[in-house]
Amino acid sequence: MAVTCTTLEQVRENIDRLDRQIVALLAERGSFVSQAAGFKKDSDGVKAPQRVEQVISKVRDLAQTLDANPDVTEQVYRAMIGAFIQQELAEHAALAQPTT
Ligand SMILES: C=C(O[C@@H]1C=C(C(=O)O)C=C[C@H]1O)C(=O)O
Repeated sequence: MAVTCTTLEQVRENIDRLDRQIVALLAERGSFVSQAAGFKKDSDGVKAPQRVEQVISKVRDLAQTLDANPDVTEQVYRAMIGAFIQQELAEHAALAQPTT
């Protein structure tokens, strides 16, 4: 249950506090996405659309359980995963290059 604020400043302090946690989690999530690139054969494997839909379905269910907005959660996740796919495609392409 979220803290109830009495000023806009308090609201923004709470948002700033959560943003620090979210960015730390993005860094950790991104490091696992980078590791995934090493297990993939080609760019279709990197994109893994079935896995994307599995993640979306899971986070929509989680949103219901945790009292978050499922549509907002899905939109945020689709944008985030899209960006991580771009990161992973670049890393996968770099792995395929000769190292000399
Ligand atoms: C990390 C993976 O690669 C990509 C990124 C995903 C994600 O950020 O959740 C999911 C599927 C893939 O599009 C994976 O295949 O698990």
